[in-house]
Amino acid sequence: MDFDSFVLAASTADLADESDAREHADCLEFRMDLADAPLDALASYDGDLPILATNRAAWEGGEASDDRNRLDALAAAVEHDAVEAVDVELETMRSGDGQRVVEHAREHGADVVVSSHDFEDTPGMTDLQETLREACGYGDVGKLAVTAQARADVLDLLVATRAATAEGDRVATMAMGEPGRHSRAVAPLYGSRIGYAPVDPAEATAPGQYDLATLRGLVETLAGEGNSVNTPGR
Ligand SMILES: O=C1C[C@@](O)(C(=O)O)C[C@@H](O)[C@@H]1O
Repeated sequence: MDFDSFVLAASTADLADESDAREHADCLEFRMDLADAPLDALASYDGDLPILATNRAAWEGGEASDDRNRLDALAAAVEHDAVEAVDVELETMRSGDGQRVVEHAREHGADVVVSSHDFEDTPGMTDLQETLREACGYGDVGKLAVTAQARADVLDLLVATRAATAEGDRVATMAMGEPGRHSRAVAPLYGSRIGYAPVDPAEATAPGQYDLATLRGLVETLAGEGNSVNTPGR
């Protein structure tokens, strides 16, 4: 997947959403942990959008409870041509368990997004920067989703996003929750490479998400015509 510029992912548990997502999304984030038979769905997928496969652990806010099965399914997912990227939690990389998924992804030409979530609040600047740096050390993109308690929490996240990008790291950042909502539209201007949005707002996969068409419109409007979304500092 081309993470050199902003990628808008339509988050879904249902690959049949592809036809509705196609107009605005660059890829589908397939939340395997929220789907009934995810590997069967991948086997019969014939959509145009490439897939970023996520099988989120219950201990990281998802619904996949057995870690071994979860990682087996993720490794099997990258064998499908449509799966061009895979999401592995930073914690899974730290424990060593994620290495086999990453190696399998590499063998099949899939990129790796290493993600970390804070469902309580927004850590301080040093923490934000260290987490992003560590995640980038493991994968092609280091992703950090925090929770904003106040709108101003987003300021630190943007500074960390901009700093990582200026150092040459590829990051994806967002602040969950209502006060952090605007981060989803603004962070891409400071280098964030991935935005997540549901096709249908009733099916949001995180608090504070905009629907797909709205996020696409906001990001493009804020970037301004003729400007690349990922030219931080312009
Ligand atoms: O990790 C992320 C980011 C996210 O939590 C969000 O805040 O948009 C949504 C999830 O589907 C995705 O896996």
